[in-house]
Amino acid sequence: MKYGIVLDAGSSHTSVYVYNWPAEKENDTGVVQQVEVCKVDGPGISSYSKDVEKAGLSLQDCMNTAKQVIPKKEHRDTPVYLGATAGMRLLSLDNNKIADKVLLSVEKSLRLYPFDFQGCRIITGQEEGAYGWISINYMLGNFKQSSSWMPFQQTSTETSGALDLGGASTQITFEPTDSINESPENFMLFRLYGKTYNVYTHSFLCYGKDQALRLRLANDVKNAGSTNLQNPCFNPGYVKNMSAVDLYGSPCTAKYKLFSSSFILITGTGDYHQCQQNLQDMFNKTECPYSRCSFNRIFQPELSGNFGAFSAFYFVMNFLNLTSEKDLSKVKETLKEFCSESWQQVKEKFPDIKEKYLSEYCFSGTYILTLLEMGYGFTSENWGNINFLRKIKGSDAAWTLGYMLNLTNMIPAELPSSPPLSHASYVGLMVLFSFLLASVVFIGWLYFWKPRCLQKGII
Ligand SMILES: Nc1ncnc2c1ncn2[C@@H]1O[C@H](COP(=O)(O)OP(=O)(O)O)[C@@H](O)[C@H]1O
Repeated sequence: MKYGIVLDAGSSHTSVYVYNWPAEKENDTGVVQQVEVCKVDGPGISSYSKDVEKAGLSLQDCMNTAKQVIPKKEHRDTPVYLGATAGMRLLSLDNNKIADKVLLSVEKSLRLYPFDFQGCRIITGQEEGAYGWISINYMLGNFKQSSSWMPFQQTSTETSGALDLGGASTQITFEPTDSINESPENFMLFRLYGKTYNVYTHSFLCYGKDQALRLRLANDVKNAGSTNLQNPCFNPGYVKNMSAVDLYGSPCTAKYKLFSSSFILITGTGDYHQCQQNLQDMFNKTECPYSRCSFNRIFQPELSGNFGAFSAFYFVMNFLNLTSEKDLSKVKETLKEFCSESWQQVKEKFPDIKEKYLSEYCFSGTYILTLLEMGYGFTSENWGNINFLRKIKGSDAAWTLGYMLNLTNMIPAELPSSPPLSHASYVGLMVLFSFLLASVVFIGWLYFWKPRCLQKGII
């Protein structure tokens, strides 16, 4: 077995994934399995901007878990990759030098382990989308194709689109049916297992669910001209004091800072319809420099095929018991009901769920619906094409697997030139032909040689 480690340094926390695969089948599709995922206790590495050394130290426990999971003799040959996503993208926009220091501290810590350290970097939103798409299609077995030497079985499976919702950004990636390519920066060309894929992808920075909430609240404060907000996206009776540092301390919201007040008081009113109306403002549909757009002047081809929706799309829809609901109007009804429940009731019903998550499910659910419907253009007709999923065949749906497959060159561009027959069939056919040849020789001998002998005997 071979092993690989990928650290997903997200905006809210870091996850350490350990994968393994049989060495002799490295280039086959679907052979890589996730054997472990460890969530680092504490916030994402971007939160350590004031105490950079701690960013590296925070990974210790999960890296020790990886050390235990991977057999000692494999440690030296196990590559370790760290990819940081939107939390670090935002930090580097804010202060590039500090972002570099955080990455350096993480690198220093990772080099202390007996693995083959391969680098820490901030991946682009486009890469995050594309690797998520590769991951889920690899796990679903959609890259499997019949070999080119069998001309009658050239069936290629359709791929599934990928929808990823993190804390700071969100990605949409799919293979469009039409070939309109008005915005080359939104397309990536892949040649995988002998087939070319032209994939559309876009990452919306600040539209992950945590930054989207801040963006909305910062706008609300600006529009209301007050730091005392009545908010329909929180359950009635919910009251929260949010620090201005928390609200405006990101490049997504910094420009909205108007007041010197150090706190914003939020009081929930729990009204799904008002919440959705309020959130719709975040998706500018009025201007589009292309023939089609999703929102905020971003090109998007017509949606096509099925989509796997993971990360926070799954966490939130799973909490609301909506992962298998294919009827969009029922999804809305459930959300309406949940949002109107009093905060006291919600807390009593779900005493074991983190208060931060619980208090935000009304907002997050409504945001997800608005993003998918208003933003990307899903309707009641194709809502059923979205599959909210956490894992596929035992591995978490995340960009990490695709990242590792790419960096280890484990997805060949061309189909491996496999012999037309398996070894067993080849041996079988050789035996059969040898037997036939021997039979022909024997019959020939009987026919031509033996009768002449017999004739001689008669004379
Ligand atoms: N059980 C959960 N319920 C609701 N939200 C969650 C849950 N687990 C994680 N989240 C949130 O979902 C978002 C995406 O999580 P993740 O993919 O781990 O994020 P990131 O990569 O942005 O750190 C984050 O905002 C995180 O706080």
